[in-house]
Amino acid sequence: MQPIQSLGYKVYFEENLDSLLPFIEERGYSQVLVFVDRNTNDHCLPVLQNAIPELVHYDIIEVDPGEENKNIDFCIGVWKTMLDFGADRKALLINLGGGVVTDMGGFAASTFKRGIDFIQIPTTLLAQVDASVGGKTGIDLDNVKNIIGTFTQPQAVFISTQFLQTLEDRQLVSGFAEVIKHGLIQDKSLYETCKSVELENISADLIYQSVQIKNNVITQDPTEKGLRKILNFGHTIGHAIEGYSLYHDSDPLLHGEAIAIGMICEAWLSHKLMGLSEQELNDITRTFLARFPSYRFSNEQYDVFIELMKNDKKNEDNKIGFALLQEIGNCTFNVYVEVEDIKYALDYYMQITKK
Ligand SMILES: NC(=O)c1ccc[n+]([C@@H]2O[C@H](COP(=O)([O-])OP(=O)(O)OC[C@H]3O[C@@H](n4cnc5c(N)ncnc54)[C@H](O)[C@@H]3O)[C@@H](O)[C@H]2O)c1
Ligand SMILES: O=C(O)C(=O)C[C@@H](O)[C@H](O)[C@H](O)COP(=O)(O)O
Ligand SMILES: [Zn+2]
Repeated sequence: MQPIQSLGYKVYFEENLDSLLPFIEERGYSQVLVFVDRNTNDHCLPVLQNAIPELVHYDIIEVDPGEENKNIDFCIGVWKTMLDFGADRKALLINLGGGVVTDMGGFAASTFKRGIDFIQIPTTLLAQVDASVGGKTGIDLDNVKNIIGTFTQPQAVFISTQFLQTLEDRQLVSGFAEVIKHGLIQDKSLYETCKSVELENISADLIYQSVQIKNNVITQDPTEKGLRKILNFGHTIGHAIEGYSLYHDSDPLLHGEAIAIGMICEAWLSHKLMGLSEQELNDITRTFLARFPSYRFSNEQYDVFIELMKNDKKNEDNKIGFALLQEIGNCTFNVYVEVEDIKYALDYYMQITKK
């Protein structure tokens, strides 16, 4: 598989990470630091070591896993550890993990000594198809998602499906939400393919196609002035529900699970406001409900959700911003929606998931 050319760096698709060692050696880094969470330390570092036994001189920075740790406290821990290891500006940070590690590691690297190089080695489906590419780095503040961050591109991304072998099924399904999203916003045939994919056998081809779609968007609009907002389909409502769940549920929703709910609600808004047909709305709803568990909430939570949506980065002039579908495969952005309609969209989700 040919590497995908992104914004000044390549996304390599290599089962054995063949280009990684030459890539590091050519650049003459003063030091290599590998950022992991506990699970990727246990499951993914051995895969990396096995693929590149020659890579022996590196230090490990480890954090606890989970979205609840994607915050400034853990980030301070990462910065302090980099200092303890004596990292200078020529150090390289390798982020080996899911989206939490690639987002927070990218942020830590982009701010440490005003920026050191970093490489993304995504180990979840979600991070392979989405989070590792495009240079959005960041952390959450309380329950507001990704509100502190930078646009900083990595030096390279290395994708190997080997890592997915140890990933839990629930995480695979969560990551698949972003693949379906890529189909919904730009590629109807990918969306149709998604309906029958067996996730335990997900192919590198499908991951490749998904990255191509994302890359095609971000290379046209690296810092989300316009078009890139379509990658946020499902996220205005999805992020609010994710942030809420993180603070209220003992087993919080995963990012992809929340975004799937957001996409159902925002498909309803697309039907009401943008001409998405009823038939396509029903199709989208069925597709998500076939794979994702229903989430229970009531209209008592609506105002909290709306308050969280008021922090969305797509908002302008105190209006809540959305990317919405005109049809499957065609998404538009800068749509500002009244609170009343957002509540109707949440009603729709409650109705269709009512037992
Ligand atoms: N920057 C972006 O463009 C972008 C895009 C999409 C999502 N995100 C962010 O990504 C995050 C979600 O990422 P995620 O779903 O990868 O979550 P995650 O990083 O929390 O990983 C999910 C879980 O899987 C474990 N894990 C990772 N790789 C494993 C492996 N190979 N085997 C076994 N366990 C493994 C992790 O330790 C964690 O417990 C969210 O914070 C979201 O906001 C960012
Ligand atoms: O890369 C993008 O742009 C995206 O919007 C991809 C999203 O899937 C991802 O969840 C991203 O982190 C959301 O960004 P945010 O700016 O809404 O925090
Ligand atoms: Zn997302």
